[in-house]
Parts: sequence; C-alpha cells; structure tokens
Amino acid sequence: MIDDPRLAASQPRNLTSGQTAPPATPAIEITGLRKTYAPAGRGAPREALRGIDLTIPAGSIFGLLGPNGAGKSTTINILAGLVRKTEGRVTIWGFDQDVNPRQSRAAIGVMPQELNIDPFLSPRVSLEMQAGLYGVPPRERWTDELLALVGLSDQAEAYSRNLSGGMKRRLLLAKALVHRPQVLVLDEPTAGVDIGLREMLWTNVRRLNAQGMTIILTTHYLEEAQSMCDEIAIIDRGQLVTRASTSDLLAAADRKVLVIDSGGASAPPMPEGVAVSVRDRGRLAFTYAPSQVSADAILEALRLGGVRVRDLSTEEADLEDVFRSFVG
Ligand SMILES: Nc1ncnc2c1ncn2[C@@H]1O[C@H](COP(=O)(O)OP(=O)(O)OP(=O)(O)O)[C@@H](O)[C@H]1O
Repeated sequence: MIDDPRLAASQPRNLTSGQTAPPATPAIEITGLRKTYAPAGRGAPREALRGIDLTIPAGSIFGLLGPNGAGKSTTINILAGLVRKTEGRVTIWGFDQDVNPRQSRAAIGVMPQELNIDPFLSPRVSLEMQAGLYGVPPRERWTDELLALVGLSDQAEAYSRNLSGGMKRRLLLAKALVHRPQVLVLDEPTAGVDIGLREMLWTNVRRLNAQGMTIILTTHYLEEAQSMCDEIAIIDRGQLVTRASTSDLLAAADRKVLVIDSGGASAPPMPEGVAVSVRDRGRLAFTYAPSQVSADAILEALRLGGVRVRDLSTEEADLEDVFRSFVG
C-alpha cells in the first residue's frame, strides 16, 4: 500500500542549519515489527519481517545490513511510510507513526534504490514540486543550495530524462533532503555508481551527519559500511541477528591473520586452530582466533620448525568476516 506523501507535515525543521539539537529520544525506535506480504494469486503469504526490535540513536551513521531478501527494503519502506506494517510500533524522531503520521513522515527523507524521477521535469522543478508535496513554504525552500550540494547547478533547467544515471541519483539525494529531515535513509546508494558519485555522496553524508542529521544506510559494499557506519545491525530472514558498534563487531570477530615472508620455506606444524595458506610471492598466511591462539605461539612454532621470518605483517578482521559469521 503506497501512502500519499502530500499527507506529510508542513513543518520543515532547520536541522542542516544547526538549529535542532538531537532529542534525548532515539532517532528511530522499532518494536515487534512484523510484515507479511499478501500472497500473489494462489501463492503463500510471505513473512518478510518476523518481529524486529531496533533502536537507532540520534546523530549516528547507522548501517542496516543483510543478505538478499533479508528484509532491509521492507524495513526502510515501512519507515518511509511506503509499506504498511502488519504489526509492531515505529517511532521516528519521537513521533509514533500511528499516532503522529505527519510528523513522523516529515522527520525522515529517503533516497530510494529505484530511479523514480519524472523524465519531463527539470531538477529544479522536481525539487520545487517535492518541496510542495511536503508543504515546505517557498521562503523556506533551499532548492539552489540543494542543487549545488549534489553538483547539479549546471543541469538545474535540463530535462531529467537527459541526465546520466549518476546525475539522476544525485537528484534523488536532493529530493530526499527538500524538507530538511532529521533522519536520512540511503537505500543502496552506491550500487553500480562511479567513483565521483561515491565521493560526492560520502562527503555529503559526513557533512550532513556532522550537522546533526542521523543517517541510515543499506549497502552490499561491506567495506563502505565499515568505513562509514558507527553502528551496524544485521538482519537475516526477517530477524535481527546482531546490532552493535562497528568497532565492537570487528573486535568480536575473533579472527586475525599473520603474514610472513619465509624466503620460500614451507610452514612447519602449527598449533591447533591455525589455518595456513600461501599468498603471493610465496608468503605464508596464518589465520587464527586470538581468543584461542596467540601470535607468539605461531612464531614459536615457526622457530621450532627452523623457519626464518624475513618480514611480518598482521591483518585484522573486517566486516566481511563479521557478516559471514552471522549469516553464513
Ligand atoms: N511487494 C512484495 N510482495 C511480496 N513479497 C515481497 C514484496 N517485497 C518484498 N517481498 C519479499 O519479502 C522478503 C524481504 O524482501 P526485501 O526486499 O525487504 O529484502 P532486502 O533485504 O531489501 O533484499 P535485497 O538486498 O535483495 O534488496 C523477500 O522474501 C521478498 O521476496
């Protein structure tokens, strides 16, 4: 069920000018969220969300991760008011979606995955119309600033159908910001985009976040989530499997790699739990769980085996390891 964005509240909050401090309440509070899609034809109903509880603190850059079909888009579409939840409670910037639908809608802006742009409107007209739909009075609009922010000032009057795919994405970001939402949701914003657009996006995200905007991000690029997000939730098959700060998740991954240049010597017997592989230029890589085995034990095994260590480096776990440990 698609709701009409014209129902949104007409009170833009001047967050990006730094007027609104984050509230004591979280940016988003989700409790017992369930979504069952009605069956298509004679098929079975599809349970996309099976009881999600999630709190997203104000001011964070929050990553919502999960494999295909996990329920990320369903969650985001419920937050955006585009999909009706089956059960549960959703609060955005302190406003309960069911009690204060207009205020909760006005507090959130969503940059969707799909390029849903009217081909016959220019970026300027698109932004003005979007601002109108959100009830932003003309004197409070920031169309020129937004066009500059996303690097579309030169294309402001062009037909949107003549914009490149990357430019359309820039316009989607600007559209999500017309009503100066406190919470910005980016649904797979960098899927298939070039490096220039990525950089523009991350620069803007960091800038908006520094000004107090809460950012929620879904992405399949885990290195991007690792570098951008303070906190991460992983969902799988409609359920929350973990939620923690990025640094705590990485620390808990319990995986390290010790890489040595042995001058071509092969690996001697290793303590239990150490996996050996060969890297480029014959370097040996020892993967181990720091909670079970110390680097010292590996070096001692090398010494006992008569292997000289010419050079040595270590690698920490990354978000990919964390992700794999939770969703296989
Ligand atoms: N409109 C719909 N009607 C029926 N089932 C749907 C609908 N939208 C999503 N689903 C189903 O709900 C489940 C969750 O889908 P969702 O799109 O939320 O996952 P996702 O985590 O965003 O996946 P992806 O990373 O592939 O975009 C999937 O099984 C999907 O097939």
